[in-house]
Parts: sequence; C-alpha cells; structure tokens
Amino acid sequence: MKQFISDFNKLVKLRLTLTVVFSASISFLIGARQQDDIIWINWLILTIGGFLITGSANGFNEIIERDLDKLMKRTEDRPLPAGRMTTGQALVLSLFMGIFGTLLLVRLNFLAGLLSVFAIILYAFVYTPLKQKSPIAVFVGAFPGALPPLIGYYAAFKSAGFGFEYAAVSEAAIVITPWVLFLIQFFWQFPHFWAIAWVADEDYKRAGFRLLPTTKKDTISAWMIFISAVLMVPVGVLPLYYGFGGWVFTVVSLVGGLLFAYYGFKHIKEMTDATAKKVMFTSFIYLPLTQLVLLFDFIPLK
Ligand code: HEM
Ligand SMILES: CC(C)=CCC/C(C)=C/CC/C(C)=C/COP(=O)(O)OP(=O)(O)O
Repeated sequence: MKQFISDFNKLVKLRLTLTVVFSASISFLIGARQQDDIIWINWLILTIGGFLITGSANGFNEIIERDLDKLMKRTEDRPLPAGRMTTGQALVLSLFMGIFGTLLLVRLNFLAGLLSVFAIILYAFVYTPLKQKSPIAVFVGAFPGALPPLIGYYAAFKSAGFGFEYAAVSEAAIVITPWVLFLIQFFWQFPHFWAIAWVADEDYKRAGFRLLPTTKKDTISAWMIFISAVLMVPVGVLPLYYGFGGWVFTVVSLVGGLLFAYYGFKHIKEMTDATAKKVMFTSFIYLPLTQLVLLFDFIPLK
C-alpha cells in the first residue's frame, strides 16, 4: 500500500499538481469574492476535480514518455520506467481521474469543464510529443500551464449554457481578473522552466530533449532566462494597474520580480548551474506566494 501511494504520487507528479491546483483554488476564491458569495462546497469540488484533471494529464504524459523517462536520472524511478506499474494500470488510473475530474468540473460550470478537457489534450497530446521535436514545446506547454487560474475563476460562477451567469458582476471584472491571472502564470513559466532546463540539461540530453531556447547552455539561452525573469517586474504590476490588486500584493510581487531580475542578471554574468538554481528556486516561491497574498489583498472590480 505504501509503495502504491508513493507510485501514485510520482504518477501524478504530486508537488507540481498541488501547485497547479493551488493556483486554480485561489482563483476560484477570487471569483467567489468578486460575487461576494463563497460557496465552500463548490471550492472543494473545484479543488478535488482540479487535482484529478491535473493528475490525469500527468499520468498520460508519463505513459507517453515511459521509455524516455528510463533514460533520465530525474525520472527513472517513476513507476512506469521502473517497471512497478504497467501501462494498462496507469491508463486506467489516468482515464478514471480524467473522466471523474471532468464530471466534477462540468457540474460546477460547463466552461470550466470544457477548458479542463482542452488543457489535458493540449498538455498530454500536443506539448508532450512536441518536447521531442523543438524548444517551441515550452511555449505550447505554457498555455495549459496557465489555464488553471482561468478554470478556477470561471468555476466560481453558475453555468448558463456555454457561458455563465454574472448578472451581479461587471463584464470588465469577469474578463480582466481571470485573464490577468492567466498572463502572470503564463509569463512565470519561462524563467521557471528555462532555469530547470539549464540545471537539468545533462540529464535531458540523455533522453534527447533539448528544451533551452537555443537547445544549448549558451549566452543566448542565458539572456532569454534573464529577459523572462525581468518581465516578471511589469507583469506583477498588472493587478494594481487594473485595480484589483492592492499595494501589499504589488510590493510582494515587485520584490519577487526584482529577485527574479537579480538572479537572472547574475546568471548572464556567471552562466553556472548555481545561478540557474537561484532563478529556479525563486520561481518555486514566487507563484504560490504572490497568489496567496493576492487572495487577501484582492479588490473586487466594479
Ligand atoms: C511550460 C510549462 C512548464 C514546464 C515545461 C515545467 C517543467 C517542470 C519540470 C521539468 C519540473 C521538474 C524539476 C525537477 O525534476 O527537479 C518542474 C517542477 C515544478 N513545477 Fe513546473 N513546469 C511548467 C509549468 C508549471 C506550472 C504551471 C506550475 C504550477 C502552477 C509548475 C509548478 C512546479 C513546481 C511546484 C515544481 C517543483 C516540484 C517538483 O519538482 O515536483 N510548473 N516543472
Ligand atoms: C488544468 C490542467 C489539466 C492542467 C494541466 C497542465 C499541466 C499539468 C501543466 C504543467 C505544465 C507543464 C508543461 C509541465 C511540464 O511537464 P514535463 O513533461 O516537462 O515534466 P517532466 O519532464 O517532469 O515529465
């Protein structure tokens, strides 16, 4: 049983999934606060449904990459490459999680359910095969990666056919807030992943993955990490600019953005794994922290 739980954690990529779900959960609460009505049972359904959907997407990803994962240290102990789980078992688990998760989300809000299916397809069946072909995969993967805040926000609204009911809320609020959250998460993924790709480059090469901007640990890739890190400064000011993020959020966001920029700058100077790691760790803290602070410093748009 203990082994199964550990294998299940590796199949769904637990820590990554929890952060993805966290972003959707926070966004749900922001959407609910926008309507001045938090329905906690719906929040629980979104959180469980979001977990199952993300777990399913990761399960499909590990089924598709089971042979390549055998070649990398980082992934060789996943249950499929290690031979502790069969493809059939992983397929049953992933299908079950995908179907059940989609049913839960569709029940909350049809659009949220539809976007979730779109995210699974884009991540597992477009991004995953593309990883073997070109670094463009990272740009493609950033779309499903940024969808959770959008899904979470819309899940806080009642369905109305393909759309949702928002009589009590302005049109600006239901467009601007979730799309700005989408944008922040979208841009955040470039310093996040390129820093990881730099640190793990030798391992990735074993499986033939070349995911850095130029496919190499060269000056241009280092500069792309720097530029993507610096971009987090203006991106972090967007909630204040649009009037739904307060000053506490903006200060935390700016400190995070400047830290990204500082480590990105050190990285173009030194171009070492150590400097890339600093950018990577900044990314691990930046997104959950700024999202949590935003929840408490959110100003509903009129
Ligand atoms: C283009 C999109 C993305 C790519 C290519 C990507 C790639 C990766 C990879 C390869 C790792 C593993 C690093 C390791 O083995 O040490 C990782 C870790 C992580 N990612 Fe991402 N990621 C992306 C988007 C996201 C998103 C959207 C989130 C959350 C909202 C996220 C959260 C995390 C977290 C928390 C970790 C560390 C936990 C762990 O290592 O299990 N990532 N990412
Ligand atoms: C709502 C929903 C269904 C979202 C699904 C999207 C999702 C799981 C996004 C994470 C983004 C992503 C591209 C991770 C990288 O995996 P990787 O394949 O590069 O990681 P690996 O090398 O560790 O396998």
